[in-house]
Amino acid sequence: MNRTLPVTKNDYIDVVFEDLTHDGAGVAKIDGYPLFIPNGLPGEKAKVKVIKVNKSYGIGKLIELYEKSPYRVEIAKSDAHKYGGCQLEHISYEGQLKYKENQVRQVLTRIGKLEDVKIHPILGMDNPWHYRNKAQVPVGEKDGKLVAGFFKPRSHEIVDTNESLIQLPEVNEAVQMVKDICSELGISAYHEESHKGVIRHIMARYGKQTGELMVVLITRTTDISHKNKLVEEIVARLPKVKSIVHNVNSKRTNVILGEKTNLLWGNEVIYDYIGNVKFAISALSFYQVNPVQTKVLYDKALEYANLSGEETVIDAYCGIGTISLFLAQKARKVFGVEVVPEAIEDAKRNAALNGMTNADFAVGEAEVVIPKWYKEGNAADVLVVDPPRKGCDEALLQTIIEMKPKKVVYVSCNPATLARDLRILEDGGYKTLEVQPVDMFPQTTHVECCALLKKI
Ligand SMILES: C[S@@+](CC[C@H](N)C(=O)[O-])C[C@H]1O[C@@H](n2cnc3c(N)ncnc32)[C@H](O)[C@@H]1O
Repeated sequence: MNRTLPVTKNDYIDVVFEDLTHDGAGVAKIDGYPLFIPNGLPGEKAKVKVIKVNKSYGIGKLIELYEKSPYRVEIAKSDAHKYGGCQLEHISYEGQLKYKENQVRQVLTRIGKLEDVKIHPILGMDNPWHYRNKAQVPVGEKDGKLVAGFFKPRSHEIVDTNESLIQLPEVNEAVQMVKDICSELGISAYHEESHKGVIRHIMARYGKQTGELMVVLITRTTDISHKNKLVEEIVARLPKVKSIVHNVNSKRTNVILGEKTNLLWGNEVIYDYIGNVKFAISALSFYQVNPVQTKVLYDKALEYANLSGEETVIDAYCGIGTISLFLAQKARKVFGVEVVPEAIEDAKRNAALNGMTNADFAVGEAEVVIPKWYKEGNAADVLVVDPPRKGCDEALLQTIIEMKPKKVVYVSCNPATLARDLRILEDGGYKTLEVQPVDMFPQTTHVECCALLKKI
């Protein structure tokens, strides 16, 4: 059906913002037709210009604010602010928490059709700045020097960023220092269009509790000129560095890490603690980026699991065994499953490191390994899942429904897939008792949740 749209490109109109999109843009509706306008906040009145019109939604630009939201805060107008991945930086932290909690409520009702679930107030941070323990920063060239920072939206231009507001200072410093050293040694930046040049990304990861730093250099070429000098300078100028790793990504791709990884200097891993559990973390393994809130999240998962010491627990998508080892402190036996082999090596090492003999780990896809275990007659009393943003595979959810663990603890970094999967589990005989949102990613639109389901 050809519907006449209520707006036309280049129109100037007055709007009232009703909501925020998942990217943090303001939403205004013109006769039911949604317009998405970056930088608009719910409740604000503004003049906007329509810059793009699609069948089901339009995009606009904020021209003038008539009435400001009480949650709006002023931010510096530097490029670092504009492109630094802090989509909610113009909203006070109180406003951000309100927005995220509301988003979880809306999505669980709209997608999950979960009407009577107890959703707790979101757990935020005392200091919502400089919390990230890891950065992966693209490297480019400007005026004959290397730059490392953020891509300008819809462009290949990299904006040099001396300070990210959400990274720990040690991580910021490491990235900029390594960039400067590469620049001084004349190591060239990778150029996407010509597929020439050497250094593609600099990654830095920091163990907040141990003060140990890992630097990963991601290059197109197997060789790096002045390799020895480069390592020597990094060690001399970054005294906290314990591991320097080289990853080669020779493909034309926007995937950051390549297939080949080798150690250039120091240990293969750095260490960190969450609570009193010690973890070895290697370059390719997933490790939560907000160490303060990770403890809050894992404590909640442990509380929801409510273990007595008699239970068999499965931890699906276990990474380096972080949640598994938290649970192993209170369970009879924990089995972790994870698809990245290096992460499982770390998980095994971590169990030994903490003297825990009741945790076993397997490499493989959760949706393949767990159904196999179940067919072999192995079931869990409590099953924990912590999948990536796309949520759990349907085959895993079906196995959970057949296996009937008494409790499922679902840790999620994407409320939309959480809601979808909770609906499947509810239809399969589970009841979602409570959901705890946790702000793992202040200043960004992301929100983490921990949900408790019980077999009915
Ligand atoms: C959100 S992380 C959680 C890791 C861990 N629970 C933690 O808190 O550190 C998701 C993990 O799932 C792994 N993964 C992705 N797809 C998988 C699959 N199909 N089966 C098993 N693991 C998978 C990723 O490698 C990653 O380590």
